[in-house]
Amino acid sequence: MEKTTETATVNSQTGEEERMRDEYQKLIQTLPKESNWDGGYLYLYQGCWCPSLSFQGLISFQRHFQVDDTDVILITPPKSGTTWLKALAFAIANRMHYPLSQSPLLTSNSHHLVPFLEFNIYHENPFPNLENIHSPRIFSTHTPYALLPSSIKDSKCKIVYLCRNPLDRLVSYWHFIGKLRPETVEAISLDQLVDMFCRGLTAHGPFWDHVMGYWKASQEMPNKVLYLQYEDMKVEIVSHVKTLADFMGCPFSLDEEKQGMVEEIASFCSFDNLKDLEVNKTGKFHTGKQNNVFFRKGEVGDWANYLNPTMVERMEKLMEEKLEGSGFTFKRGFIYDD
Ligand SMILES: Nc1ncnc2c1ncn2[C@@H]1O[C@H](COP(=O)(O)OS(=O)(=O)O)[C@@H](OP(=O)(O)O)[C@H]1O
Repeated sequence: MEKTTETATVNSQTGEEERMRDEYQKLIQTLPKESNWDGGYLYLYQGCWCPSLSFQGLISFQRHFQVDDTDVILITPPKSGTTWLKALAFAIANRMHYPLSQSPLLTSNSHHLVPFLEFNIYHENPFPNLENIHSPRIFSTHTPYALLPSSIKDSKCKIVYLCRNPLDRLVSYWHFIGKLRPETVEAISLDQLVDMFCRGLTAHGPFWDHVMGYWKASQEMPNKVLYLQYEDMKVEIVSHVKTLADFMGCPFSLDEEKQGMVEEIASFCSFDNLKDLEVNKTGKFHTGKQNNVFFRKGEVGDWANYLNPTMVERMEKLMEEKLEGSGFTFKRGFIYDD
């Protein structure tokens, strides 16, 4: 690009960025809001409770993201196994470029390698250049189906959705926010968090709209939306790695299967292996967040150690109502599962 053209483009983008920032500020003031655990707010935007941190990024993502038919978008409610799914998808898609012994996952957390569209990419720059990433490009988001840009819904790109039972997810979230809470903000009790959950007040929630939106999409378009559950992956990861690779358009060859590549990727991305990598023990995200906040226990059923029967009953009853007739059920761990 010639220097004058380049300068003109930069100036027009800066002008556009300023105009958009003004627009966000005006828009955000018109939205219903509730206090969030970090001292910020959740804003009710298009039926979704958006954290202040990702609001501007979400709108830029909705407006500007240009999808490719070969893209793979990993979508989760927070604390559902996103870190795991990102590692698996990255290892699967990049196995031709790096053997596992030289995998970038050894030196970078999977959130760094597969960034969030709203929290990272479009938060940092409303006009990111995503053209030079090799195919399949892998992105992630916590955005509910209803809010996805129509370009994603209408394209041939693939969506991999991963959810987790709401009880374990809530306990995981509670520990996570306990570690990240600014000192100036009062800690949220589990009781308060359960109450917020039942009022629909979870980031990118209501939670039931999130899981149901993608559940319906996966029922209507099984070739476009792969719907996974954390608990199933914990029980049997090898077949999930194969399913994921097939779905992403990078199936394992017979030779790779014979060489044990599927098992190797599954075990490389296991909780125990990733958690103990130096980068995940002591490394930090560029925002200063410690990578170790993404690894705690990685178990199914840990909720039973934290939630009392009243909390469980309240959440279960609500979820039953919300999921009724959908054909979808959660797996809650050994205690109540059949
Ligand atoms: N490799 C692997 N295998 C299984 N489980 C894993 C793995 N990596 C992270 N975890 C557990 O996932 C929980 C964190 O969820 P997310 O990665 O979705 O968090 S985030 O939304 O990206 O912040 C959190 O769950 P809890 O241990 O129950 O808190 C992590 O420990």
